[in-house]
Amino acid sequence: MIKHAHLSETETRKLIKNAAICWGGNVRLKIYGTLRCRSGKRMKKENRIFFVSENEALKNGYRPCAHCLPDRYYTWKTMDLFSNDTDKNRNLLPKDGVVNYYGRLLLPAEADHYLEKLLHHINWRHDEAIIFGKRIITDRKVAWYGDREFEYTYSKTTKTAHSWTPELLELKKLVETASNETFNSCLLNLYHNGNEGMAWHSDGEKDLKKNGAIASLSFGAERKFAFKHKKSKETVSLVLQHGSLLIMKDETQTHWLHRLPKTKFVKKPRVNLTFRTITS
Ligand SMILES: O=C(O)CCC(=O)C(=O)O
Ligand SMILES: [Fe+2]
Repeated sequence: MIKHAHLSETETRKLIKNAAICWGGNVRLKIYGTLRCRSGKRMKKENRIFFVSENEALKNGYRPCAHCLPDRYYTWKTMDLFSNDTDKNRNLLPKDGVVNYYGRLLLPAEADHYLEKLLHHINWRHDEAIIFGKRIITDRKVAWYGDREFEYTYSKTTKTAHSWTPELLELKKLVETASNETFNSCLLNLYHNGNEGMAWHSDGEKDLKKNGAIASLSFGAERKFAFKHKKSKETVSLVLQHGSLLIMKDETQTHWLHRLPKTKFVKKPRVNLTFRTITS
């Protein structure tokens, strides 16, 4: 990076000729563009900065100019919209509850490490449910861990919690610190591929703390996750990334259903951890 103000006109021309200067930018607006850009040419010399590469501009926090680099500007703009979705203070629900998406809490390598541990060191079992009086065994596997041997009932089946593994305790701490909440148990789900999902439901079981936060940590294949309002039927959906955290709290479970839709496009496994607070 070199400021135009630090160069004479002869030096500038020479550096451009030698390809030591290839791009220009505006230090105040943090925008970069081509050396031929018309709006770039209009800026005051003291605001102009030069870069040898686009990478150098990007690395220093400059964004592409909408005039001379419209394609790159569009990509940057949509990336920006995407990152707004990971604004953890934004409520994804329009009413009657709070859902915050924190985005990736872990680096990809850290998330890979936990995915491996979870796949191999968890006491996975096929889930059982009683639906319309019939006993159903799911393809999806589940496991339940907690502070002590809680008994927990859902879909008319009762499970007893195992005690935390070292990895689960590390993840529980991470989630508690990020969300400023506390949890005493965790329900884990293993979806082997996109043929497995979870139908519309809410996590309003009576053993759960009323309106307590539920923290959902995802590993492995990215999957769509959706909410549907019980009365108005409005829906909200998002993609849960590898190593990402989603928090559902307040009245969410009373007014909204959620699900993990099946998809034929996903061939890889996904592990989801929902940290909860059991009161019984
Ligand atoms: O897999 C998920 O993301 C959600 C799991 C879920 O909703 C649940 O365990 O109650
Ligand atoms: Fe759920």
